[in-house]
Amino acid sequence: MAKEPVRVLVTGAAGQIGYALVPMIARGVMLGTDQPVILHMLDIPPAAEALNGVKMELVDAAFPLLKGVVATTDAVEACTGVNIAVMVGGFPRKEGMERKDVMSKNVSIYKAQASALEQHAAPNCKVLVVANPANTNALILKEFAPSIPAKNITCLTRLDHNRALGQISEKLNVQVSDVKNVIIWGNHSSSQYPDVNHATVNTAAGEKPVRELVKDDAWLNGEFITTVQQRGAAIIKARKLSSALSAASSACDHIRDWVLGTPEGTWVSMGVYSDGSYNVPAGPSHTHVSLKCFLPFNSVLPRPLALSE
Ligand SMILES: NC(=O)C1=CN([C@@H]2O[C@H](COP(=O)(O)OP(=O)(O)OC[C@H]3O[C@@H](n4cnc5c(N)ncnc54)[C@H](O)[C@@H]3O)[C@@H](O)[C@H]2O)C=CC1
Ligand SMILES: O=C([O-])CC(=O)C(=O)O
Repeated sequence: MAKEPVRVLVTGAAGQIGYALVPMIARGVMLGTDQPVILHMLDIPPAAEALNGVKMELVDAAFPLLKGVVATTDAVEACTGVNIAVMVGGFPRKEGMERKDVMSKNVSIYKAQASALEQHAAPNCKVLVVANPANTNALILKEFAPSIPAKNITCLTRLDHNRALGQISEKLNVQVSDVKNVIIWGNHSSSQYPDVNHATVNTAAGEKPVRELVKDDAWLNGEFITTVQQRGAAIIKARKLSSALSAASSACDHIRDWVLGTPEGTWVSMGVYSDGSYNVPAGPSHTHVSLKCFLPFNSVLPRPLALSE
């Protein structure tokens, strides 16, 4: 029997991540190639015409899994009945800025959209915040949508995780699919800590620790870390626009692994509200007033959650 369609919200859908992301969702990259979807796309009135253009292209692409498209500038209509919400809407930073520099513009968006989601999304809606500063926006959304379980509100650190896998694969000249179990600790910001201490590579002689194969602790403790921390800025410098295809792909990875699970023995990174696991203090710290107070909005996901969980 055919599966019931899952409703997936993408906010900021007329933007560059949205343009890369919606076709991936419609092709089954996010939820599987046997899972029909209905796309809900939200943007703001100045982008309404562009949003309608994206809707026209989705129709023109004739995706077999795509069972409907809602394209709207009304947050309530966009949020109604959604099972998955990918929150991309907001403003990207420009060259020379840190991600926290877009905080004043973007945080207010997440306050406003929290209540639309809380009141109109399907029960147990899973939320992924992509817009920067991602950890802070996720925390704001959690605070202003208290009836959504905290474990259902997450933010994207999977792009950093995938960047770390990519750097190791290039350094060792191995397939990226053979590298696993890096961890991203901390904010999705230049203060994050990409951790390879448990990471392994699948070799002809079995699984080997990354540190043993790289044999270059100076690189692993120095250039590797700064490259991952600064990769977003490097992309902005090169493209004059922030990363989009890798962000969209990582957002699909994040939701797919959350809903469908990771392969046995593999874990991935996602920003979650800390419950005290991994020796990270529970909840946001009240002793810091800087961005550090959001540090606990971070962790790794060692187990899948069912869509209904
Ligand atoms: N967490 C991560 O790993 C990454 C996060 N980002 C962040 O994602 C966000 C989006 O990036 P891009 O798509 O490149 O930006 P963009 O500017 O191309 O698109 C953003 C879209 O959001 C829309 N928007 C603005 N306010 C909105 C609101 N209140 N409701 C709904 N839509 C709204 C804009 O009209 C625009 O269409 C940025 O904040 C960027 O910094 C980008 C890359 C990676
Ligand atoms: O760096 C930025 O502003 C966009 C982003 O979050 C990333 O590429 O990781």
